[in-house]
Amino acid sequence: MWMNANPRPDPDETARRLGAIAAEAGRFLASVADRGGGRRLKEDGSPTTAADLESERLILARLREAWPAIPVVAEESAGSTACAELFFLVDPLDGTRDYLTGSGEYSVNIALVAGARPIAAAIAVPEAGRVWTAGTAATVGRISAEGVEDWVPASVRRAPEDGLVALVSRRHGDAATEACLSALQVAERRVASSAYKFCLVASGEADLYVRCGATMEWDTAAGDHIATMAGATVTGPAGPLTYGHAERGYRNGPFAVLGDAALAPRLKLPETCP
Ligand SMILES: Nc1ncnc2c1ncn2[C@@H]1O[C@H](COP(=O)(O)O)[C@@H](OP(=O)(O)O)[C@H]1O
Ligand SMILES: [Mg+2]
Repeated sequence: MWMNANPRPDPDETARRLGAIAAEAGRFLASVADRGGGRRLKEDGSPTTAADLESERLILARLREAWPAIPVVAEESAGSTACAELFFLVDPLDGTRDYLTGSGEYSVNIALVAGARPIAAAIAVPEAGRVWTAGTAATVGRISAEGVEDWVPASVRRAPEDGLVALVSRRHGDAATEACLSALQVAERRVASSAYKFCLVASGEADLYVRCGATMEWDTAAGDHIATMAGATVTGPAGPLTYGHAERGYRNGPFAVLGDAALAPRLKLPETCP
C-alpha cells in the first residue's frame, strides 16, 4: 500500500522549478575546486565524494522548501526514505567518475514519480551548459549565472538513412548490450556518461541508447521522462520502466531509449541484467 496521498503537482510548473534546482546544483558542482575531496568507494564499487553529498543536501533543501510533504529518494541517502505513491527520485551527481576525471559528462537528475511513472523531470549537464526538463513536453535551456535561459523544445529525430548513432557508456559495457546493438545495425557509436545519453537522444543528437548493465532508478527516471516526452520509446523487456521498487533496492533491469519507434521491432532486450 502507498504511504501518502498528496495531490499531484502540475507537471509543467514542477518541471520548470526542477530545472532551476538542477541548474543550481549543477553550478555548484562545476564550481568545486577539490573534486576528489571526501572520495570513497560505495558497495557497488563506484566512487562518491563530498561534492555528491553537498549537491544532494542542496537539492533536498530546495525540494523540501517547495514541496514539504513529498518524500525524496536520493542516491546518497536512499535507505532512509520510504517510497510513496508520489515521490522524488534524485541523483545529485550522476557520473561521479567523469566528474573526477574531467570528461564533463556528469549530470544532476531529478524526477517526480506518481504511481510508479515519472510525470516531471529535469537533468542539468553543467559543463555542456544545458538543462533539459519535461512536464507534458520536453524542453532544453541554457544555464546562465541567473538561472536557465533560451528554452527551446527538445525533440527526437527520425532514424537517418545513412546509419544509426548509438550512445554507449564510457565505462560500463557488456556482451548483452553489444548483442542488441548488432541487431539494430548501428553505424556509429559515441561514448558518453551519465543521463546525458537520454538527453542527446531527446534532442535528436543521437538515435539510441541501450543499457543491459546495472543502473539505479535515480540514473534513469528523469531521462526516461524527458526522452519519452521528446518522442522517444523508452522500454524495458516487458514495456515501460516503473519506479519505486524499494524491494529490489531501486535497481533497474535492461532498457533501451529509441529515438525512432520504427526501431522497436529490431530490439531484443534480455529479461535481466547480467
Ligand atoms: N554495478 C552497478 N550497480 C548499480 N549501478 C551501477 C553499477 N555500475 C554503474 N552503475 C550506475 O551507472 C552510473 C554511471 O553510468 P554511466 O556509465 O552511463 O556513466 C552510476 O552513476 P553514479 O555515478 O551516479 O553512481 C551508477 O549509478
Ligand atoms: Mg550519483
